[in-house]
Amino acid sequence: MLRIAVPNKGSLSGPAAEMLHEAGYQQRRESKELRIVDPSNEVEFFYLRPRDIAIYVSSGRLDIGITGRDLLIDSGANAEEILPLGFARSTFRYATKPGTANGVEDLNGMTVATSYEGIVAKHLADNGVDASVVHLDGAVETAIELGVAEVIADVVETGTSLRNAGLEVIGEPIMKSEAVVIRRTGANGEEPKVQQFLRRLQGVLVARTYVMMDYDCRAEHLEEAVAITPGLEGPTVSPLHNEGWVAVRAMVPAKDAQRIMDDLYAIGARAILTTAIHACRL
Ligand SMILES: Nc1ncnc2c1ncn2[C@@H]1O[C@H](COP(=O)(O)OP(=O)(O)OP(=O)(O)O)[C@@H](O)[C@H]1O
Ligand SMILES: O=P(O)(O)OC[C@H]1O[C@H](OP(=O)(O)OP(=O)(O)O)[C@H](O)[C@@H]1O
Ligand SMILES: [Mg+2]
Repeated sequence: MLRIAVPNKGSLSGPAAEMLHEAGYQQRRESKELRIVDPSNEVEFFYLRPRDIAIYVSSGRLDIGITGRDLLIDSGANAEEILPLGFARSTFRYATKPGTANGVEDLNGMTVATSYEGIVAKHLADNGVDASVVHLDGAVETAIELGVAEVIADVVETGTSLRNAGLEVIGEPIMKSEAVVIRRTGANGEEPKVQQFLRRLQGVLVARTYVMMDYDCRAEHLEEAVAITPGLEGPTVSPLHNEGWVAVRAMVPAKDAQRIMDDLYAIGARAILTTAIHACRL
């Protein structure tokens, strides 16, 4: 039975459960459940605090976990990222009151408040900056107003929390994060159950980012059309009853679908249709 750690709370938990559900796994029915078995898929899910997931996975007691890249790195645990999942995207940045500093190089002698001490201490040290770090559990933006620190380092998504606190980011992002699948560093990556789990999640990612496109075009325009819709391994081309015409079918990135339809129309393709992909195994 594959043992998988899933976030039980916070920004990661809803989208992680949704992705697992789309991948065909049973998920818990209510938020107090801390562990469920999905016997038909031979998987056991453990609902844990996102911050603790890398620690459980590095211990080897759980095979795989879903957490944030920033949380993985901050933990310093002996675990590695094996698949980015494209949700819970954020940047991790320093912020101050305007006029305090312009970048990490100006932070000598200052105090930085953060919930991610591991990332911040390393970043300061890598930049040769001598600053103190104070750990806070959350709502870090308020630390400056209340005099606990001159600088904060925190997750920034829309920037609304910073704006509301009258703060502005300084310097380059310390890191970019998103939800990731992790395993113990050096664990056997060929394990068939692990591979099957990853293939299912990759299938969800593809189904979310691609659509299927079908169209008819004149045979003499086929090469141009194939250049516009190369598909993954090459499009499927079938003869039409109408001589001189072919039907083409290829997967295309969903975000480009309208532009691709315009381009196909411009070379004479007609009856251009897109349909959603519900599930996929590449
Ligand atoms: N707007 C956001 N706020 C917080 N974390 C975010 C946001 N967007 C993405 N994330 C990611 O979610 C993870 C943090 O999850 P975690 O559950 O620890 O904090 P949280 O979502 O702020 O919940 P909590 O209310 O418990 O603090 C990190 O990987 C972080 O990068
Ligand atoms: O850039 P934004 O879109 O505003 O998002 C970032 C904010 O969201 C998170 O806070 P959360 O609401 O989870 O509270 P917390 O600080 O207590 O973790 C994070 O810690 C930032 O404060
Ligand atoms: Mg938070």
